[in-house]
Amino acid sequence: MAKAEIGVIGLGVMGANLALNIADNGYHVAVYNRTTSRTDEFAASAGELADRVTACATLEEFVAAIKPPRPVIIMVKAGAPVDEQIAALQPLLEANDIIIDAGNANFRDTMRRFTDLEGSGLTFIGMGVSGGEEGARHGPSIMVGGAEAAWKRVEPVLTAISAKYEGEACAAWLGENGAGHFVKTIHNGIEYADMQMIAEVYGVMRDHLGMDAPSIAAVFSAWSTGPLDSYLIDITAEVLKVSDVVSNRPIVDIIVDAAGQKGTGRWAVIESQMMGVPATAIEAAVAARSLSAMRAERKNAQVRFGLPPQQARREGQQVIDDLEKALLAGKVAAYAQGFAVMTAASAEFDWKLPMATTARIWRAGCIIRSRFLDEIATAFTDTPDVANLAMTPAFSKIIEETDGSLRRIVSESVLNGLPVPALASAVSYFDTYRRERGTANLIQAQRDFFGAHGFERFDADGAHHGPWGGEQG
Ligand SMILES: NC(=O)C1=CN([C@@H]2O[C@H](COP(=O)(O)OP(=O)(O)OC[C@H]3O[C@@H](n4cnc5c(N)ncnc54)[C@H](OP(=O)(O)O)[C@@H]3O)[C@@H](O)[C@H]2O)C=CC1
Ligand SMILES: O=C(CO)[C@H](O)[C@H](O)COP(=O)(O)O
Repeated sequence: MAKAEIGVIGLGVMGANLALNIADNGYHVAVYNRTTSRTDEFAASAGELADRVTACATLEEFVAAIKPPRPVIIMVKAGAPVDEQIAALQPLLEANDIIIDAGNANFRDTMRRFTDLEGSGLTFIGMGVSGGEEGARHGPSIMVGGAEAAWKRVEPVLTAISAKYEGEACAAWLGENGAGHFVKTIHNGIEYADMQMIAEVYGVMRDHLGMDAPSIAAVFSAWSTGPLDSYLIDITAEVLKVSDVVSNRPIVDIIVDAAGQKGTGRWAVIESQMMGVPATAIEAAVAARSLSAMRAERKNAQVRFGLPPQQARREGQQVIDDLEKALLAGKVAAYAQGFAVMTAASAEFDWKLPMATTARIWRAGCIIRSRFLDEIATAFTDTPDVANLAMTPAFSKIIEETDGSLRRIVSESVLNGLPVPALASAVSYFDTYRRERGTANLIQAQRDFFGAHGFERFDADGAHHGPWGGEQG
C-alpha cells in the first residue's frame, strides 16, 4: 500500500472526522488511537474512503506508514495527554517531521512545547480548530501558530480541508509559537459570550414574555435572516424546535440548567486580566456558567428570597424587536473586547496577529461563524490600526442604532429580576468606554489615603499626595 501523506492521532469526535475530511480531500491518511477498538471502529466506518486510510494498531506502525517528512496531527484531550503523546512519538520520528497539536491547548502549554522541542530536529505547530463534529468532517476554521515555513509545508492540506467562505479558505497562519492557540482561546471566549447572550434573550422571552419553546424558536428563525444571521442563532432555533421523545415536551425544557465548561473561556478571561484588557462580556459568560452549575445553592436562595414581583410589561413584539437589537449591541461589545485582547497579546508576545485575517477565517467553519464577522473583517481591513472595533465607522453606527434597545432590555430585566449579566456588562462597558470623565479619581484618592500610592492632578505634572491628615491605613 502507498505511504500516507499525513497522520492523525486521536480518533475521538474531532480526530475521526478530521481524518475522514483529509481522506475526502484526496490525501492518504494514517490513523492511530490509544484505544485500539476505536481505531477498528473508525476503519470499519470509513466506507468508500477506506482505501485512503491506513489504520494502525501501534505508534510504530503509524509512523512507518507515513512518508517522511511526516506531518502528524495530534487531536487528543488537551493537557497531559498531549505531552504524553509527544513523548511517545518523539523517539519514533525523524528530523523535519512536523507535530501539529490541533486540540484546544492552553497557548502557554503550546509555547512550552515549542521550547521543549527546540533542538530536537522536529517542527512543532500549535493549531486551533473550530467547527465541532460537522466542521471537522466537512470544513473547520483553522488557526495556525508556529514558524511560517512550517505552515507553508502543511498549507496545501490544511487549506484543502478547511471551510470556505465564498471560495476563500478559512485557514491561515496567524503568527509564531502560541499564536494559533491563543486566537482559538479568544474565539472560544467570544463563543461563550455569544451563547450566554443568546441564553439571556431566551430567558427574557421565556420568563418575562411567557413564550413557549416553539414560539421562541420562531423568533430566532426570523432573526437568522437579519443582522444576527449566524450559526449559533440557527442552532438555537433548531434546538428549541425539538421535542423530547419520552415526555413529548420541548427538549430544552427537560435539559438541566447547568452548563459545563472545559477551560478555554476561563483562559480567555485570565489572559485578558493578565494584560489589563477588559473582556467583561466573556467574564460575565464564564461566571454565568459557574453560577449555573451551583444548582443546589440557587434553589435554596430562591426559597429564601423568592423572585421579584413582575412589573407591567410592554407589548410582546416591542420587547422582541428590542431583544434583537440588544443582542446585536451585546455582540459588538463581546467581539470588540475579544479583538482588543488579541491586539494586546499580539504586542505582548510579538506575534503581529492579523485581525482582518482572523475575522476572515472565522466567517465559515467555526462555531461563531456569521455574517457579522464579514463586517468585522471589512472594518479591520479599512482601519487596521483602530484601537477598538467600536470606534470603526460601521460598528459605531451599529452601536448608535442599538443602544436604546440594549438599555431598555437590561433595565426591564433588572426590574423584573431576570439575570442578563453579559448584556448588562455590555451597557456598562460602553458607558465606561465612552465617558471621558470617569470616577477613578475617587479610587486614586482612596489608594493614596490608605497606601500613599500617589495620584496625578489635572493641573500639574508628576505624582502627588493628598492633605489627608487623620488616621491613615
Ligand atoms: N468536540 C469539539 O467540539 C471540539 C473539540 N476540540 C478539541 O479537540 C481535542 C479532542 O476533542 P474531542 O475529539 O472532542 O474529544 P473526545 O473525547 O471525543 O476524544 C478524546 C480523544 O483523546 C484521546 N485521549 C484521551 N486521553 C489520552 C491520553 N492520555 N493519551 C492518548 N490519547 C488520549 C482519546 O483516546 P481513547 O479513545 O484512547 O480514550 C480520544 O481519541 C480536545 O483538545 C478538544 O478540546 C476542538 C474543537 C472542537
Ligand atoms: O472548542 C470548541 C468549540 O469551539 C469545543 O466544543 C469546546 O469544548 C467548547 O468549550 P466548552 O466545552 O468549554 O463549552
